[in-house]
Amino acid sequence: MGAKLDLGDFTLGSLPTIIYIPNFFSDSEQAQLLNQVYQAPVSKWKSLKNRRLQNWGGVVHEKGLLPQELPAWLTKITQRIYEQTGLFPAPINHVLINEYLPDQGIMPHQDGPAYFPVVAILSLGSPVVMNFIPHPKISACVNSADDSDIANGSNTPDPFSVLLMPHSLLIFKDAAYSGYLHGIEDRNVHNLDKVVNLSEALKQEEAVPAKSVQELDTIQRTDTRVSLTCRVVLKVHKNLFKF
Ligand SMILES: O=C(O)CCC(=O)C(=O)O
Ligand SMILES: [Fe+2]
Repeated sequence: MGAKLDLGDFTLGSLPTIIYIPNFFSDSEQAQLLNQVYQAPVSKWKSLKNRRLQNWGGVVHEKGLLPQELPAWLTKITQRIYEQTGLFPAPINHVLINEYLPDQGIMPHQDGPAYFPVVAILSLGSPVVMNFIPHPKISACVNSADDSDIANGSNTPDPFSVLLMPHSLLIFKDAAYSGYLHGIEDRNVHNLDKVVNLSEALKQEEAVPAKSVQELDTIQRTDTRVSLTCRVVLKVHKNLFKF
């Protein structure tokens, strides 16, 4: 279980800080995870305008985590991510579960400052495209010594996208974490033109190639997608009253 993966085999595009691992978990593991997700009491779900979510691991505050132990069905998979990637400084202690209907998504955003800057996202159900958009403020910070670079756009990185197939694990960190916003469009058709992992993502798919991979320019979202966003909050508050 703890055999470490060679992550160099799974980096995408020119950014070494984004890693896509197809088939990280099996169909029966997916079924077990979905079973647990939907066994949670209705009160565990928080409904937002564009998705529903479950929060596991405790409450994240700006100053740290008010912890709650993760259930065993989650640590089984988060421990594997921790051991096989070797990218986290401590065992994963926080998991957000997002559920998206085919016309739902998540606005481009940057994850909060309380998290250690490595994110691992497990994808279940319908495939979606995640867009990475260079973060204007961050680019401005990086270039603050010479604003002319921003003005003429010479240093602006390109936006790109990643196709997230069921059973996959996506990891992003460092520049991909702090220099970009990430988001998922709230439309049931997703464009593939900026996708940097198309052949990797579709390699083991029997369902897709009625059209050849090269001809595919969009994917149709027909099903619900569930994702598990796994992270570490390093600052953990042991005692509520000292918070
Ligand atoms: O559902 C996903 O793949 C992304 C979720 C996300 O970005 C977040 O929870 O911060
Ligand atoms: Fe996020």
